[in-house]
Amino acid sequence: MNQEPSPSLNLRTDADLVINEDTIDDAIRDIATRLNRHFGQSQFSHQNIVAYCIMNGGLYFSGQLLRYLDFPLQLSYLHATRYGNNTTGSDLKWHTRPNPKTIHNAHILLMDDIFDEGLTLEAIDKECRELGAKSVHSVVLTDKQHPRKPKSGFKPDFIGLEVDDRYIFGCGMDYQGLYRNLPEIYALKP
Ligand SMILES: O=P(O)(O)OC[C@H]1O[C@H](OP(=O)(O)OP(=O)(O)O)[C@H](O)[C@@H]1O
Ligand code: HPA
Repeated sequence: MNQEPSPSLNLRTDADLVINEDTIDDAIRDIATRLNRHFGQSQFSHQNIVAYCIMNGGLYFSGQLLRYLDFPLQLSYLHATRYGNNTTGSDLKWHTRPNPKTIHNAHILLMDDIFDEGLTLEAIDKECRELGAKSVHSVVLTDKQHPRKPKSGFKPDFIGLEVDDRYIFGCGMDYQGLYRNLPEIYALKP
C-alpha cells in the first residue's frame, strides 16, 4: 500500500550521510571517462547511440553524467517502477516502454540511479534486446551490496559507487517520493 509523502524526516536524526557530494561528483566524472573510452571505440563511430534515462530515479544521475559525455548520442527516457513510495520492491510496472523503431539497430545505454535487486534493469535490458538493439549497456550511480541479485547473473556494465545494504535516498533516489534533489546520498537509520 502506498503511503503519503512524509515531509517530517529529519536528516540529522533519522538518516546517516553515507556519501558526500564531492565523492559523488568524482564518481560521475570517472564513469564518464570510462564511457567515453568505451563509446569512443571505432565500432561505435557513425552508429546510432541512444541513451535512455530510466525515470524517475535516473533523472538526476543522467543529467549530471550527460554533461561529461563526449560522443554523439540521442537522449530519451523510459519509465518502469517497482517501488512506488515503498522501501521494498514488488512487480515491475511499465509506464513508458521503448519505441521499437528507436531501439532497432541502435546501441543502447541505460542510465539509472541504483542497481538494488536488479530486476528493473534486467527487465529493461531484456526488452531492448528483444526489440533488436545492436548492443545494450547499462550504467548506474550506485550498486547496493547484498546477495539478492538477479539469478541470471545480470549486472550493469558501468558502476559508480558501492553502497551498503540500507535504504538510501538523494541523487535521484526518493524516500516516500521526496529528497531526490539532495546532492548527497543518505541512508535511513536502521
Ligand atoms: O534493482 P531494483 O531492485 O529493481 O531497484 C532499482 C530501481 O528502483 C528504483 O525505481 P523505482 O521503482 O523506485 O521507481 P522511481 O525511479 O520512479 O522511484 C530505481 O530508480 C531503480 O530503477
Ligand atoms: O535504496 C533505495 N533507495 C531508493 N530507491 C531505491 N530503489 C531501489 N532501492 C532503492
